[in-house]
Amino acid sequence: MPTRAETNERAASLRALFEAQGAAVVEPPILQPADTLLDLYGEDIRARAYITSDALRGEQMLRPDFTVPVVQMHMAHGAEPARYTYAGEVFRRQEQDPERANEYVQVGYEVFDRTDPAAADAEVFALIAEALKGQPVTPITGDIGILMAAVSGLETTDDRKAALMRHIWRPSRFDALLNRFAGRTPVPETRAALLAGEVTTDAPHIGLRSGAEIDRRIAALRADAEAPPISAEQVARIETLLAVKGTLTDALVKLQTLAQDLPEIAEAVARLAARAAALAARDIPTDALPFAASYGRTSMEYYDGFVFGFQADAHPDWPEIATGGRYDALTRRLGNGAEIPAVGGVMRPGLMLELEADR
Ligand SMILES: N[C@@H](Cc1c[nH]c[nH+]1)C(=O)O
Repeated sequence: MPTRAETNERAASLRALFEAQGAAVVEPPILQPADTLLDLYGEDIRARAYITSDALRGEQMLRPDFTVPVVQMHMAHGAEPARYTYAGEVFRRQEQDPERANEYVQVGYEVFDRTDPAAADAEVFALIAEALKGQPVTPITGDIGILMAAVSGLETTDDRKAALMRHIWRPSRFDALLNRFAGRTPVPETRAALLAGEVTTDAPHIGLRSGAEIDRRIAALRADAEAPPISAEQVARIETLLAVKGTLTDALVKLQTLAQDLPEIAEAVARLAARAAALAARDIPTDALPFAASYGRTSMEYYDGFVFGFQADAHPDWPEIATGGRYDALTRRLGNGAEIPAVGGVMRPGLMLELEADR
């Protein structure tokens, strides 16, 4: 294990690399407001944040990442375009694997630039790939925007689309919902009874939900039961899409073909094509770069476009050495009416040093 000093030293030299690209150094506080910011992260990180409270400031969390505070800071007073870099600890509780660090150093780079999003995606990826050059790691890329476009293009009720959209981040829940909406799995017995009116809700009220909430939920379930199933053809297209995997070059061809039957993904696929060209322009061999349409579904829920990661070849059980992605919608949520396309990524100097010590 590298010492803290060694890790910090590597972090400083990686941050210097990003500074040399014109990024401004930022140092968001370790304590962040939990109540307003925590829901931007998604279920996994929410469950793993260290939360504490303060009589004056209310709920506070130890920062689980830098992206959210950096976006907040940029949207409050950043001039654009802007590039930022940072190095410091993030904190996430580990519930399953005690071997995984609950506190570790990240070095990151974030780009807020509306001129050419594809070029910005490629810039972030290429800089991180360059910083990892020579390390035994393999990249993987994906695109959450294509999935989102496919879901929002489904011919079904808005409630069903919203439910699928929420569960993009929980692949097995997503599959179960899709099967249910397609009428491929039977409605659970208890729900069938509820819908048939066989269960009354005049039992003593002991739960957290109010009576009105329960009634609303039952009405929503009834409306859902009356909606026609999503067609087998549409479900098959989503499944074909999710299974797309291969080199970026090959995956792009498959997705372009699929877009002929699924016009709603055409724009997102065109963005992928532009990104592939921008990556090639930065000397990334796209005919060898892995792409998987389902990659990125278990990471930060603020991603809505390009996603990428680098995995240590000899340690498939380790967390990724570097990860990142595009988060345009997050800037809107924190922007008070403003928004700007944004993308970034982080590296883990501690894991990089461990990898080097391996050899
Ligand atoms: N903040 C993300 C990484 C990232 C930076 N910029 C975009 N994504 C994480 O901690 O996983």
